Amino acid sequence: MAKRIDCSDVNIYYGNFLAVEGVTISIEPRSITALIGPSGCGKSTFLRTLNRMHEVIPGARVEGKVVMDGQDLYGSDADPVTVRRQVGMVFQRPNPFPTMSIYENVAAGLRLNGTRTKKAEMDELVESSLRGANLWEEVKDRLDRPGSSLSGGQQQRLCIARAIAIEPDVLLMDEPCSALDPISTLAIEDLMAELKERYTIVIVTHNMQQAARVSESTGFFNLNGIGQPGRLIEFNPTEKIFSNPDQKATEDYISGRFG
Ligand SMILES: Nc1ncnc2c1ncn2[C@@H]1O[C@H](COP(=O)(O)OP(=O)(O)OP(=O)(O)O)[C@@H](O)[C@H]1O
Repeated sequence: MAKRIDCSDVNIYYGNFLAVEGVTISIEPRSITALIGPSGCGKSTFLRTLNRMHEVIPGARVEGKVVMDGQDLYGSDADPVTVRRQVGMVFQRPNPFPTMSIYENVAAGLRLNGTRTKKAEMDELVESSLRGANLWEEVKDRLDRPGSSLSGGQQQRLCIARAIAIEPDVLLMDEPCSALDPISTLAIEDLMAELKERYTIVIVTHNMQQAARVSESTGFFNLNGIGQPGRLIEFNPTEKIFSNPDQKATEDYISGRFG
């Protein structure tokens, strides 16, 4: 549970295009790390390298090291499917399996994972995951309804329940609130604050107030121009990034002078 991730000199390509260059960063366990920066600077691309999702795109590849508690995620003995089990992901748009019931959506993670579980055990796991995602009270009487019958905010918490059901070590969140209203956003932020006790969380967000509210550390990505690779410009405690950043580019970005 809750492992640290150390990246050194990570370069990320789409075919010949170097999208992200030279990222070295240490992500601490049991904390929330926020990644911010202007559109196209490679935040989502970098996030997807942390669970080997980047390479599912034809021609995409990664150079450098990504090490999780000593385990090289790109080592010759690392299995991408196992890595994705250890490093769960929640996306921008809630993406429950629409025709599957609420119950089956949570169980799906476990079933896809090939875990054989008795009905009573599965009931317990589904309940504890839904409780963990602060959704149980709202859905306990309608577990057989389709996932798509829930509100957007509830669907996102359902996706979080599905992700935590398989007990990952790390949870990646790519703009998890950008499709949600302010109340649902606060519900997800409260949930993140609870989840960080048990997981390492990395969140990409365009919402700087959100980064300031939820995270302990913040990484600012930037790029020099179109066609140029994105780089990690500054990585520091969130409080420092938002009050006294080391780099002028960070200050310009957070004060809204560009980006
Ligand atoms: N599937 C892809 N194939 C080729 N290039 C891609 C692909 N996805 C992203 N890119 C390119 O990689 C660069 C980084 O994109 P990425 O989506 O990671 O940035 P981002 O910082 O997350 O942006 P945003 O904040 O707009 O989501 C961009 O130049 C983008 O056009």
